[in-house]
Amino acid sequence: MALFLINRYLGDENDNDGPSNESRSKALLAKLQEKARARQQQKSATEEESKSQLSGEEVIPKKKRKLKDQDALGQGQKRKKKEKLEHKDLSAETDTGENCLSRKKKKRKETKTEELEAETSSSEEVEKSVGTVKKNSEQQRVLASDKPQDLDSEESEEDEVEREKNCTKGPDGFTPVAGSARCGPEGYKKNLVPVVDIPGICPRLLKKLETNGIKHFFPVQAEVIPAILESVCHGLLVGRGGYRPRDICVSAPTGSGKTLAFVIPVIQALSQRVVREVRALAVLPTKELAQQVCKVFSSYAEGSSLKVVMVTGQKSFAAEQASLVEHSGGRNRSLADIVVATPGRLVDHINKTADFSLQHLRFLIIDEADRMIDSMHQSWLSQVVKAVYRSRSGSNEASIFRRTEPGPITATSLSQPQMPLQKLLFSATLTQNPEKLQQLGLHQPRLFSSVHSRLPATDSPSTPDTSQPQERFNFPQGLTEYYVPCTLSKKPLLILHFLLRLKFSPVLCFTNSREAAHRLFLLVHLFGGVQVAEFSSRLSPNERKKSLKDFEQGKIQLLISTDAAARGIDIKGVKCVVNYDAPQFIRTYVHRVGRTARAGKAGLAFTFLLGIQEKNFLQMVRDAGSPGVQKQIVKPENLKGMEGRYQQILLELENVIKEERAKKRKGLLLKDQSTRSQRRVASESGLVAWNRR
Ligand SMILES: Nc1ncnc2c1ncn2[C@@H]1O[C@H](COP(=O)(O)OP(=O)(O)OP(=O)(O)O)[C@@H](O)[C@H]1O
Repeated sequence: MALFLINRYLGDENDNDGPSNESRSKALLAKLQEKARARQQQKSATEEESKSQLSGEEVIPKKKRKLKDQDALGQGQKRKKKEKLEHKDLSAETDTGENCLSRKKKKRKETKTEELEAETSSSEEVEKSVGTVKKNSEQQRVLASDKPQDLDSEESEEDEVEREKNCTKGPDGFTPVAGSARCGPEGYKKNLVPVVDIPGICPRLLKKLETNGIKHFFPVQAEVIPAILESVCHGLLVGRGGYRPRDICVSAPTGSGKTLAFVIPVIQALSQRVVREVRALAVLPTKELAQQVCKVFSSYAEGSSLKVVMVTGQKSFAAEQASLVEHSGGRNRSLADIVVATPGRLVDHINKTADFSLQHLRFLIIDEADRMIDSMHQSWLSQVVKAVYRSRSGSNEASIFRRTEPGPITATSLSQPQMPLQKLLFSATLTQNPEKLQQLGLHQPRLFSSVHSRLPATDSPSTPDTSQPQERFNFPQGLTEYYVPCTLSKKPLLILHFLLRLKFSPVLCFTNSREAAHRLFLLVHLFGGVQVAEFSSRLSPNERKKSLKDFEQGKIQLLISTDAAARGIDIKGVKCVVNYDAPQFIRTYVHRVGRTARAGKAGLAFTFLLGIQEKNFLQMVRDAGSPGVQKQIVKPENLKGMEGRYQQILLELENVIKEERAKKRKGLLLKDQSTRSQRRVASESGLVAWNRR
């Protein structure tokens, strides 16, 4: 209120003996105008002065000049500015969507300014970076020496310079992951960090890593493991300096080793715990992924007292309950230190398993985070957070490590140390959309990323909405992408040609629906000569598990799948991915092709494209930052030899499908009859019971 009492506008005037109101306001206006003029003059004088100081540096754009001026400011002012920035960072947590949007707009403006700056920067610098990129692209050429014609040659160098810039220069708060530009397996090896060079890992874990054949950490692991370990350097109960640790978001390519990047530091941090409580919770979108992560956790927890429990609905609810808590000696005890779960089953346990407690949760790991954000409508996260801050019955509220839901930072909120909850987010296609990220309630998130959003070229005619920044992702370094122009009727012959003639194996093939996957499976099976299996929600979890296992063990040459196997699944030795149906979304493409070229290995990805799909697909992939999808033509004469048998198989296929449908109808009919008769029996027995009464 004091601000409103400043008498500046009234000046010397006195209410009693001054001029009338009208003349006073005129005088006031004149005075203000005079002041404004004076300020303007002063400002232009300062600018002139700084121009003369920076003689010979005329090319420095306005923003840089401003920065230089600021450099000349005193230390005290700088400190004030830093404090302001930190404050801004802290308040980010409570930002509204609107604030996020306005910041987003501001960021876009800044990006534009940066681009302008880059244009005017010295040619020497540009030459240097072109040199580096040339080296990288040469390595890539070695990898794909048998490539057919390169459709993307026009955009190559400039785009690669741009990509390189994106890889090495992250926006504020982003830590670039080294060695992210695609440069083939050789380039990948250069960025490995010896395991022993990362401090804070106990001898047991080091031994385990060695046993598992891991001598070096991948770049993402070398960056993220120390960051997580640093946040627990004062133990699990308080963050560094008593402050809540920053949440961590990691966006790194498929197959770059994100799983170990959280498994190792979490196991290391929890190995110091005394009492067993659930202190780490990993949430994954599917049962298969949860199983995979649980396996890695269990492998590294082996030999310690840590217990890993999986709750995905694979076992009965009662069996899962029994693995989570036990009742002994008049009290309930947690049987798990680390829980790996799918969101639906987790919420069921939060609500229905008495004494399943998340009140000691220290790490919440959200893998495939962008997909998990999309499933946020199930409100699983808010239920987890509620369970974390739920007050314990009979708990001592005065306990020094009490837990209260974090709110705005005030002197009072900082007076008591808080047992922190730290969120760790991982994805190959992590969204940088602030509105989406806001749903996760992140605390001063620290982002580890090799690429970041970039505005699409405004003059690009095929970009429909220029207001939305095009998200760019990093592709595995050993991946070579191709597209194969084809017609609808030739697609099945193409996949057979890949396996029977070109001898590609093992091949993971994606369709856009489970019906398409099943039909193609039947067709290849009837054609013969290829060991084939399918993977989709048509199959039971156990059947799916068997398909994956057989494929991994080399019993299956071709696995035909829906997008159920597109994300996160780590199948060793997949040499080739085929997009039998072109994916509709770029994220789907990134994850599908990411099933090959994992862990620095080389791999091939082919996308079958109908004429009508070509333009949009290539544009979509190029906009997302792919180094280029090359055209691979399969000549019609190469397919001729298989056509006769194929036509015959098509007839057989129709019959098989008809039979399957008839069986299904019969099965449904029988099921329906048995339910009806069960109901009849129930109602009759009810009637008898009623009559007896
Ligand atoms: N340091 C390492 N040295 C050798 N192999 C490793 C290392 N780290 C991870 N791997 C292997 O690399 C493969 C890919 O790892 P992981 O599944 O964690 O990748 P990811 O980044 O999570 O991929 P996606 O985004 O597809 O889920 C796994 O088979 C894993 O065993």
